[in-house]
Amino acid sequence: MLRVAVPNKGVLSEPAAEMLAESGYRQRRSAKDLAVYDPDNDTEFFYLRPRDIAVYVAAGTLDVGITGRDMLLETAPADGEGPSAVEVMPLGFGRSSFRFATPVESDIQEVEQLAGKRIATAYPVLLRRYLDEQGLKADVVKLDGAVETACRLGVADAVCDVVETGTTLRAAGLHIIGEPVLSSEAILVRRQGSEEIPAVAQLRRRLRGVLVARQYVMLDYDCPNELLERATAVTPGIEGPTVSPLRTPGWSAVRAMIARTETNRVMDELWELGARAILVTSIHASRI
Ligand SMILES: Nc1ncnc2c1ncn2[C@@H]1O[C@H](COP(=O)(O)OP(=O)(O)OP(=O)(O)O)[C@@H](O)[C@H]1O
Ligand SMILES: O=P(O)(O)OC[C@H]1O[C@H](OP(=O)(O)OP(=O)(O)O)[C@H](O)[C@@H]1O
Ligand SMILES: [Mg+2]
Repeated sequence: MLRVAVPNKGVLSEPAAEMLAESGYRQRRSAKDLAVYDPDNDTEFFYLRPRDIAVYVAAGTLDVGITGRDMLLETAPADGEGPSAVEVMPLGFGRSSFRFATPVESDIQEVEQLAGKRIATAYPVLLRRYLDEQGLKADVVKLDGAVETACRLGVADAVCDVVETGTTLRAAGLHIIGEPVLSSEAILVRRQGSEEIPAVAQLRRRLRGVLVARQYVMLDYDCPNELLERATAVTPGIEGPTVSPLRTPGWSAVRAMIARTETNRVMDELWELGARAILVTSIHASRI
């Protein structure tokens, strides 16, 4: 049986369950359920705090889990101090970055100026590691959440926190300084050194199938044969585009996958070239 950890709360919870459901796995009906068994796939899902997921997976209690990259790195034991979990694949949601911020009126405008200051964070391990790498000595103030308020309340001179849209920072009168400490997103994790069992390989293929279906669309168009070289260079597809003859002499039909974000640029380019009947359709599922 495969045992999978899924975030039970927070921003990663819903998209993680959605991606698993799209991958054909049964998910819990109520947010209060702690676990659910999917008999069709002989898989049990455990709903846990994202901060704890890598710990369970590292211990080998669960085969794989979904958590944030920042959470994995925060909970990873120091070198040689017990088993750890490793990233298997990024899942394309829950993107955020981990950044320094200071009050807009503060004198601290560069990371170097953080030396000797108090920095509040809910990710003390990540922050300490980064400060050490940069050779910066500063006091780390560990908080549980709502870190942005720490400066106003006088317990810190700066914060290091998760930023997505920046709305929370702005609302707290803070602004970003320096480069991102880390770029994070939801990831699949497994125990370091563990051999991949077939059920995990299948889960990975299914998740990748969902990612591809989300990131790509199917493009069809008709093209005069003399333009085929140039048109297929715009739409090279994965292995290569399908080209089939049309009943009208001198024309071919072309079919290729393209990145969803490129859709309109590619359609414009093909139209300019002389392609016609350009159609875009969604991909519902895939194995690539
Ligand atoms: N806008 C966002 N806000 C918070 N976390 C985000 C955001 N976008 C992505 N994440 C990711 O979600 C994970 C944090 O999850 P969550 O906020 O549920 O945990 P927590 O902050 O420890 O718990 P809680 O917020 O319930 O106290 C991290 O991996 C983080 O990078
Ligand atoms: O850049 P934004 O789009 O504003 O998102 C980032 C905010 O969201 C998270 O808070 P969360 O809701 O998880 O609360 P917490 O700080 O208590 O963890 C994070 O800690 C930031 O505060
Ligand atoms: Mg949070």
